[in-house]
Amino acid sequence: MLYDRFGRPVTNLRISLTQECNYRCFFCHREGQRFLAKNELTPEEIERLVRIASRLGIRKVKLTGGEPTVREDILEIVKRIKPYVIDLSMTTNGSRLKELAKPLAKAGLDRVNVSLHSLKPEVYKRITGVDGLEAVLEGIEEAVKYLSPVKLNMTVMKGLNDGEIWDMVEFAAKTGTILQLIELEAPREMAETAFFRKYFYPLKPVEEKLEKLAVETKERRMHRRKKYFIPTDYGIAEVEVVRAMHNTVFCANCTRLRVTSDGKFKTCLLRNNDLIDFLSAMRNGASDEEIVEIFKRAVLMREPYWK
Ligand SMILES: Nc1nc2c(ncn2[C@@H]2O[C@H](COP(=O)(O)OP(=O)(O)OP(=O)(O)O)[C@@H](O)[C@H]2O)c(=O)[nH]1
Ligand SMILES: C[S@@+](CC[C@H](N)C(=O)[O-])C[C@H]1O[C@@H](n2cnc3c(N)ncnc32)[C@H](O)[C@@H]1O
Ligand code: SF4
Ligand code: SF4
Repeated sequence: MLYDRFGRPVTNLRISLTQECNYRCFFCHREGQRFLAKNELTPEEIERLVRIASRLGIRKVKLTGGEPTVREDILEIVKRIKPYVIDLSMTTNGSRLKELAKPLAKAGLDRVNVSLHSLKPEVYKRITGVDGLEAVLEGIEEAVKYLSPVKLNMTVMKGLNDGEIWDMVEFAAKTGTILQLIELEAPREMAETAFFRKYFYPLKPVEEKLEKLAVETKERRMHRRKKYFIPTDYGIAEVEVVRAMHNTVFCANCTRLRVTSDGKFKTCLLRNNDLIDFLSAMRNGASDEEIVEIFKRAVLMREPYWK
């Protein structure tokens, strides 16, 4: 296993498959990819990367984007990388899950996170730019049949969906899903803007309330995120809180290396100037050993953002 200069093991890869998206969420951080890149990794290149990474102790891969399901070769990608990975998951806006949940599971996807920022059609549309709530709810219903667990990502924003947190907790219990409450995040310089201040909704008070209500609490290795088990009318809801902003504990326990859709390692969501190109080397005939060296260089560049 590889460790960075801060003693953090690198155990998972977060691969952005594309920058394309069929949604227009106004707050989207685009996984830190700042420039539009058309040049996408092919399924063969993704497989090769994951195979090499598995030799270095990577056992978990998260597929993200943009919207990963807009890639027409998404099933092939999943099929190719599953043999090297124990935990293969995807984060999706859910718009294509109704038709894809079963084939994705068959191809080897273990679990899925579905973004669901509101249960109200008009609020959902304001946040995502698309009148798509119904399709996503159908997608979630289908996903729970084939993938486990299904997590719901709710990015909480002041004045938009902050009044729906407890409805969402109940919805998670009712549907047998896990709720992830995500605090809005941005790099330092953006966090000072009027835009960010307008929508930032601190989740600390919510977390304190969850702590009081919980019948059980657990802590994850990654980011030391807390999970709360909350009794509801529909049974116990599992609620995880993702609070990255100014959180030194979160960064000290960051175990993932990112991969951009155009074939670069990215060491941190919020940093810029932290890209290391591996695709050019791959396309110029580099050996596996040479790719391993590039991988190791990227790991050594990793640094906690909040410290
Ligand atoms: N700053 C920061 N935010 C993260 C990181 N990982 C996840 N997040 C935030 O949490 C959101 C949801 O992440 P997901 O794509 O659902 O994946 P995850 O929750 O990290 O992974 P799993 O719980 O293992 O499925 C991301 O879009 C970010 O806003 C991270 O390493 N750093
Ligand atoms: C960038 S999206 C990519 C995957 C997919 N398109 C989706 O929306 O689920 C990954 C996750 O990041 C969340 N997200 C995007 N921008 C964010 C921000 N500024 N702060 C917190 N979470 C954000 C989204 O809500 C989503 O759950
Ligand atoms: S669906 Fe995902 S990638 Fe697309 S705009 Fe929304 S958060 Fe960003
Ligand atoms: S170092 Fe911190 S901000 Fe950067 S990716 Fe890891 S957890 Fe996120």
